[in-house]
Amino acid sequence: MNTFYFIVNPKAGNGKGRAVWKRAEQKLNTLHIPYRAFFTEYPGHAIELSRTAAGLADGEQAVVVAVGGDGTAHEVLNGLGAFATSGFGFIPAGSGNDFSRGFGIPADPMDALGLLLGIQERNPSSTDCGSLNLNGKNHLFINSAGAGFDALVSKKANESRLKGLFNRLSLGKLVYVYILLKELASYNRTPLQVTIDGNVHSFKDAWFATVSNQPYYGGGMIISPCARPDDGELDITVVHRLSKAKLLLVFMSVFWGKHTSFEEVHMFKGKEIKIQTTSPIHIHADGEYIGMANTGEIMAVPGAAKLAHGTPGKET
Ligand SMILES: Nc1ncnc2c1ncn2[C@@H]1O[C@H](COP(=O)(O)OP(=O)(O)OP(=O)(O)O)[C@@H](O)[C@H]1O
Repeated sequence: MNTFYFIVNPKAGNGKGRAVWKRAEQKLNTLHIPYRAFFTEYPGHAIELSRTAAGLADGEQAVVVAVGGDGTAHEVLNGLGAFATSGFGFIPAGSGNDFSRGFGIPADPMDALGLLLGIQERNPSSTDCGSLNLNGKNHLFINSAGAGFDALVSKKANESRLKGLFNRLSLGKLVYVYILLKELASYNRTPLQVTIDGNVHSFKDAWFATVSNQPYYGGGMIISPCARPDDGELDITVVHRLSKAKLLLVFMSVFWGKHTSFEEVHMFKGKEIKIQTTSPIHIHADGEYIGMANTGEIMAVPGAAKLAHGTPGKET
């Protein structure tokens, strides 16, 4: 039987993390399932806690479960590291929850826990991740990484006090829309070069470049409709040249994945991606702000994580 280690972000989803954990704890106790729980106390803490959990599990089949949003999943993934022996589980309790959406994990937290417990005797399935190297530091991502306007929107949304207010009104996803509209007026497009498996693509005035492992980002937008987390490749979306008014039109169409038919939207697939700009631009990984840089190097890492929910890849 697997041993479960839960890494709970009580602040995720404006307190939903704590509430979800209370229900999960009750269910685990009722079913007499052995587990240990750790609570994050600050940003980045889930990286340390998941390493601690994986260390404690030495020799046993462990499942380290992130309870929170995409940021918590991102931190646990990075704590476990590429090719970790521990399984990686997720109970959604955030505002965006693109990870559960893209990986077939139930949106209802108790259903996600039920699925995790129900398949505990099975081997976890493997899934691809991306690895972003920025200024010499590697960041694994499971959903997407991006450079430019979308990274700025992630940063501002995470910093915004309005995120809490929108969450309280169960409108958490709309914070990205609000920030996008607000930042659009002052954002300047930049020249951007993307090199994909040795092929160079230059854009004179790019809004952003996003590299996706699965279709969803920003709380349900289908940015990369053809991305598959088990195909060994990453999908690249570059949006350039659009006027601000047309960007809004394209933005609305992303919710249906229809933006790909606009000539200013370019889609590529590849394994090794280099994004270069003349002046530093904002970078995110899984919606977590990483910093500013002129160059970001990204690689597909096939089978990097072992998904304890058993979806979507091959058995390990
Ligand atoms: N105890 C804590 N206090 C404050 N921030 C925390 C704490 N623990 C973790 N964090 C930070 O909270 C941030 C948000 O977490 P997370 O992304 O999981 O939730 P969310 O933003 O509500 O969901 P989503 O990313 O799905 O929209 C992360 O950047 C994480 O580092």
